[in-house]
Amino acid sequence: MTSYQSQLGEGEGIAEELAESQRSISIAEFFEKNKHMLGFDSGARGLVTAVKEAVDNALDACEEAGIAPDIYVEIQEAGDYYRLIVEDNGPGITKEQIPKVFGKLLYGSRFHAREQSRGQQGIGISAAVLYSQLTSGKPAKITSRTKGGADAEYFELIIDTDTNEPEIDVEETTTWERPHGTRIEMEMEANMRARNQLHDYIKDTAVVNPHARIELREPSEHMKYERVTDQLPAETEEIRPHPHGVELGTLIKMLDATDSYSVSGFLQNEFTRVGGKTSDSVIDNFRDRHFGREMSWTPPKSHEPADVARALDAAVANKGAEATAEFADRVADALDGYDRVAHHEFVDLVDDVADDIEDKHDVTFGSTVRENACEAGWGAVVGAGDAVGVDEDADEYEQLRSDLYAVVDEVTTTQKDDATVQGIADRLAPKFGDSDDPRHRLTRDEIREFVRRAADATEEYDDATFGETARENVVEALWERARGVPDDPPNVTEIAGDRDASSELLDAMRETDIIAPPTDCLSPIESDLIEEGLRKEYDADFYAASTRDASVHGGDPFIVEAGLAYGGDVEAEGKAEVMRFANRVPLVYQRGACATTDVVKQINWRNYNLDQPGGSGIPNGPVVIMVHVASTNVPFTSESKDAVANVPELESEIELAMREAARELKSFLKKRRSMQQRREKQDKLATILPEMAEKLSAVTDNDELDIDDTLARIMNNVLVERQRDGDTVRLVIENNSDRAAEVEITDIVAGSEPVLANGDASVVEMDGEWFVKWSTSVSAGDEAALEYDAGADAEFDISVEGIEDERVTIDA
Ligand SMILES: Nc1ncnc2c1ncn2[C@@H]1O[C@H](COP(=O)(O)OP(=O)(O)OP(=O)(O)O)[C@@H](O)[C@H]1O
Repeated sequence: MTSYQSQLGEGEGIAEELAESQRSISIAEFFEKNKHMLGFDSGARGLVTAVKEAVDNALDACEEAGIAPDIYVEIQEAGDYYRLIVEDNGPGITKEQIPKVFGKLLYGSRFHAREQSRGQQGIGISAAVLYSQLTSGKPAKITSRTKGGADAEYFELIIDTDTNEPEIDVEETTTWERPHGTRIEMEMEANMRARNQLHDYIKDTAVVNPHARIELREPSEHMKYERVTDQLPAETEEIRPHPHGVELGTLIKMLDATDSYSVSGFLQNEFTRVGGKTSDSVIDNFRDRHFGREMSWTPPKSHEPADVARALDAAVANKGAEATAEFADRVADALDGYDRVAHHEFVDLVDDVADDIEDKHDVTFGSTVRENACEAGWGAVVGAGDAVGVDEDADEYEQLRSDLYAVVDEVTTTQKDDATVQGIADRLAPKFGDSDDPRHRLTRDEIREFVRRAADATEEYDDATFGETARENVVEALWERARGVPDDPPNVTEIAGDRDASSELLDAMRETDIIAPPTDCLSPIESDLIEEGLRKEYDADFYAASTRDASVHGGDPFIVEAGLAYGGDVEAEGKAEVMRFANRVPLVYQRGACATTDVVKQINWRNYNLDQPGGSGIPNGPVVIMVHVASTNVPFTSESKDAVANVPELESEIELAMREAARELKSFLKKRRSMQQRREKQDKLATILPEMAEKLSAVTDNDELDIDDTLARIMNNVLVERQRDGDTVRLVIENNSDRAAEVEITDIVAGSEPVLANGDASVVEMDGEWFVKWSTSVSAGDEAALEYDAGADAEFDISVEGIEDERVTIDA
């Protein structure tokens, strides 16, 4: 403000002077100044971001073309700059597209596609080109060969930031040894200070993309990740938008663009998950908003002051006494069968009876006659004071009053005294009765306004209270009582031209229950591959993974997956490592701004037996926590796609996925703890028992106790014991525990061939040794035995599987 004041003259003409300095800004100019928004805020980070953009594109392109990705990344020192080269074996890019893909921001194939892909905005690679030209002044060099193409195309280009259009320096045909694929070479001001992040990005990309071969050669290191599987991620399907996910502007654009004439056709053709039934529900909801509903009333009974037959009779002239009387009586009789009637139902009834009377009496009930009859009859139904058929001395809208009294009474608590209920009903009745629309067609908001005014007046004049809940209950009860109208909705063009109607349609879509979008547009990693990926990277004691069912945020489906690795070689000092992924892309920066990190911090990890000082924050210890969010539209906090935004639906799924994996960790740790305690106890017993046994035998003069036997009993262990009687070998399993034990024994016998005497086992000879294999189940408290003969020279080496080491005592 101050600066303008000092520059500009006083008074008039300031706007004109300002106007001279106002001009539009091209998107390229904008990002030139705001590089940080795209992840190019420093040389170190810029290099990582450029690698990430190029590799993500390469993976996307290969997968789309069904090609197992083969990606080569090289970083070279080039004088004052660094040269980045990324090559892929993807489908290549056509000659016409190359300049736009690399030389124009916001140009891409994925922005409009509702399909899971790494790229979303069409900014990534052109932003890298922009960054490189800005810092080194050199053009990007692109080589691309399409599948089946005889030659490759070669371009050198920069982005004209004024126009956001490519400026081509060199364009020629060239040879390239790759049969298809794309190569980009850029020079930029950079440094290798973010080497760790770069390595993490490459390593983590390999973990979640086991179908890709990725090689990185940088000035001081060379890393190569081989393909683990030829299986490409399941192909994803593009989906139409979900009705719960569009904004008003998008809806209006879609209404303008559609070929459908009717709303029903529009809904079914343009949206996913909308069939005939769902579109009917949406249209019903739309009608409620657009036309309102018609209030229904209890028709007057014979003892009440209104006489519908008399009103109808008086309204019909010149149709003959007999036909008129029958018409009036039949409508009144039919009305008796109605609990409640709305205006359009009454009109239908009058029409039906009039048609019958026309046939029977050979008279014509034209539209004017019918309209008059409807008007008079409806006046009597609602007890209007001036209506024919309503007793002159009856209170006006007596009929509505008693009806409304019943409604208000039913939905208010007994704390409201009769006078208050009556007060509300008395004040509501004339609002309906005198409303501009004699059909009593009202929107929910109009009903709410009636109730508000009636309740305010009752509070003011009757010294009563009628709070928000009571008011809302009455509104709801009245809305429920009102009937949806049968009018046809406006067609698509009419709605498109009417902002209010479009907004009503949007509200109707959002209010209708519609099943979640299909998930074949998503490609989660799946829990077994997550576990495998973690296993490949971390030599841990325990792994767990979970993949949640799909959910929706803003109309886009998403799936959250979580994985945990614990113990073993995982770094035990300090905080757990949190690995974040979105659409199979590792998120390297902005850990603290990510919803994933927030959720990890909020979980009480102590509940899962992990160390968490203060009960919140990232847990301590040898843990790796991995989270993957897959969506057709991952909500990132910025264009640099480093952090997932705090969307509540997402956060809740992230939490559930992590808790699922953490529950498994908890039972592992619990078991491990109890095994440790067991081991400690056994160690103590193993020291004490022999001493006790020795003393006992000295005192009693008896043979020494069988320690193993005693130990197994005290510890409730499964005891595996070898007994020998001459050539007979007896293996005995004694189950001292309180549950059945599935035991697999392998007894390797050397020196003498074992011959089975009884029991269900097998003997296999290998290199002069015999493997006696015995699998059996022993119930709690039971025993099982296997007998075989072996010579006196036989030597044995037994191993027991199926039970944890801490639960078994071997005396063999
Ligand atoms: N290596 C490649 N092979 C084939 N096509 C590519 C390659 N790189 C980019 N493209 C095409 O160029 C488009 C633009 O890529 P760009 O990185 O600018 O944006 P994006 O990947 O769509 O989205 P984002 O801005 O989120 O990265 C892509 O959508 C894709 O169609």
